[in-house]
Amino acid sequence: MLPTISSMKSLISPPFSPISHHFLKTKPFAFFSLPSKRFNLSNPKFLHTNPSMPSPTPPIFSIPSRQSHTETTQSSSPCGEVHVIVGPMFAGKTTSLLRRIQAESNSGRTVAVIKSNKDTRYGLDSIVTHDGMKLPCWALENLSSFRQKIGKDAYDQLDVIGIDEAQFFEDLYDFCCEAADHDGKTVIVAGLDGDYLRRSFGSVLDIIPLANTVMKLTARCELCGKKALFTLRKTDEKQTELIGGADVYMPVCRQHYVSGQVVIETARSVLESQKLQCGSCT
Ligand SMILES: Nc1ncnc2c1ncn2[C@@H]1O[C@H](COP(=O)(O)OP(=O)(O)O)[C@@H](O)[C@H]1O
Ligand SMILES: Cc1cn([C@H]2C[C@H](O)[C@@H](COP(=O)(O)O)O2)c(=O)[nH]c1=O
Ligand SMILES: [Zn+2]
Repeated sequence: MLPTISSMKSLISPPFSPISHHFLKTKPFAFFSLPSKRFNLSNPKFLHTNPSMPSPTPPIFSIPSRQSHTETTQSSSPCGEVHVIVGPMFAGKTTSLLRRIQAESNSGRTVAVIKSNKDTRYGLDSIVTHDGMKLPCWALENLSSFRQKIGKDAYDQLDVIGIDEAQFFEDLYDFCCEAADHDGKTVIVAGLDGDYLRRSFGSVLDIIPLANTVMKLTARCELCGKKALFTLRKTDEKQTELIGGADVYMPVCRQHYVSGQVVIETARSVLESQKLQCGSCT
């Protein structure tokens, strides 16, 4: 049985906070128009798809509309869409994804959001932006488990699937193909195009050929305030995947990426030579 609207409301906790004006500062290189409706998750119709799962986990929801559910489902085109949002950390990718999902939900489409379970920074039941906006989500190890996790019926009802932290999903390409080409879903993907060394990250760039739209967002360089295209890692760790926020990473412009890398490399070699000297002291 579906929960009542009032019980459904309590499943989304806490509600969306309003869009930060910082988001408005981020500028896409390739602009495409966003729906004009503002965030309003105050009255979502929450479809509780798996009663065995503890609330508030099963986040597939739609705002009530005049259409019946069947009509809503039928209105999705037989061929779906893929939209890709990339950029460095702090560029507003998650904010943009949540905004798109909210707009789709406001227009009566049934939506669900997935993030990688590798990112445990804010718990596993929500997607949270760097300035605190949040939305319930499915935290998964891989995308291929999604259909089975929400159940076939719930999957069939879905119109829109949001994916955050897409760089962590190895099966991103296959999932997007299947969901958009065969299942008629609109898939909105947000992720890092590059890692801290500006190498292609995960499979995010691989899905560009599948995309209807691609939007690269910029942040603000922490050192000079210009457009930040890259993410600088402030620590010594070298593994590609390292979960963290402003404690580990900062957004930088091209000039400060290059000089920042030089500073980090110099500091590293100084420390290493000091370690060696220390070892020879004993
Ligand atoms: N250097 C920074 N450190 C912490 N927060 C930042 C920094 N720069 C921007 N922000 C905040 O992060 C928000 C974007 O967050 P989010 O949408 O989670 O970005 P992304 O998903 O691209 O990492 C901005 O609107 C701003 O409030
Ligand atoms: C650059 C870079 C980032 N990561 C991690 C750090 C964060 O946990 C996520 C990115 O989150 P956001 O929503 O884009 O802010 O990715 C990493 O593992 N390796 C990197 O090189
Ligand atoms: Zn700069």
